[in-house]
Amino acid sequence: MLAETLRPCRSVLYIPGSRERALEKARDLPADAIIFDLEDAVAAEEKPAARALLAQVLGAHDYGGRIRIVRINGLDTEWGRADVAAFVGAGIDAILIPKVSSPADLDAVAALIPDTPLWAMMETPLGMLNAAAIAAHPRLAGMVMGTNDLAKDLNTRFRPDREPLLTGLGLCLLAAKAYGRIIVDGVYNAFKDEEGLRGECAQGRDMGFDGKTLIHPAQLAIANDAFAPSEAEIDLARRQIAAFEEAEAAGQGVAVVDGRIVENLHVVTARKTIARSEAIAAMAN
Ligand SMILES: CC(C)(COP(=O)(O)OP(=O)(O)OC[C@H]1O[C@@H](n2cnc3c(N)ncnc32)[C@H](O)[C@@H]1OP(=O)(O)O)[C@@H](O)C(=O)NCCC(=O)NCCSC(=O)C[C@H](O)C(=O)O
Ligand SMILES: [Mg+2]
Repeated sequence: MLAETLRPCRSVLYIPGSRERALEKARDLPADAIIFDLEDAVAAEEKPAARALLAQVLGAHDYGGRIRIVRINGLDTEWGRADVAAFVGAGIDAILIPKVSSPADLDAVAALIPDTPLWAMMETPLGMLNAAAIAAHPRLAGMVMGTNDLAKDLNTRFRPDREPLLTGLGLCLLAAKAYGRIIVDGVYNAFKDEEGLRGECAQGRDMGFDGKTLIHPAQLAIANDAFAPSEAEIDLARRQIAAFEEAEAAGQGVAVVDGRIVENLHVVTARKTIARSEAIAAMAN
């Protein structure tokens, strides 16, 4: 199955549901998607007020077409059920469930909120092992890597190359791609370190992630740039398509561009590159 969404998801910004000023500011920020967080970014004593604030803000503002995702607290907490109830029929784009370890975690939320697509935080060792079954869930639309929680549970050390996390990232990527789900990479905690973020975005893009979750507005431009097709990629895609069509017209199944073969499968990728760039350009208008 390859039903890949074309809605750009390069930059996915977390905003604590308790921060009124940040909620207001985000209406004008160049984020493709926003995760309105009720879970880890909100202190226990602030959770009911944050939930009420968020329900009111999302009822009043559509965020200009940005994908609106609410991260609830787990149903095993005292807040989870009320979080879901507050957004039934609210017209948000998705509910994001933390610490999903099996499809049963999705079933439990799906039963409480009909119609709204579900996204899963992939951040537990069991979630990594069950990634394929989670991705196959019929209500699942997207996966978000929770690399902080995963690193905690695995007792890894931070490394710029993220080697200790690569098995988990790869398992989730395989699962998401197999079932045509969106998948976005984890956050880069050092939000003032632009070079570090750029490196991690490049790694995530190379691996096949659709975008990156972010914690600060200063990170948006870097992610938007990293996960968009570059001018060189667009130019190559156009030339590959043209060369292949010319070869086909001459009765051949293979063309050569810049010394590399171009077959039908490369043209599929080239067309996706063009479609992505057009979808991004359309958002800017
Ligand atoms: C990290 C922060 C606490 C920094 O906040 P602050 O000190 O206020 O930053 P600035 O003064 O630089 O802010 C400048 C202006 O930008 C606005 N702002 C800040 N952050 C955001 C944001 N995330 N979204 C929108 N707007 C934001 C400020 O309001 C300032 O605006 P202005 O008043 O006009 O000047 C803070 O950035 C923050 O709280 N970030 C989000 C943290 C968060 O959500 N964490 C949870 C998600 S990460 C996670 O859980 C991943 C996963 O589960 C895992 O396991 O890995
Ligand atoms: Mg987490």
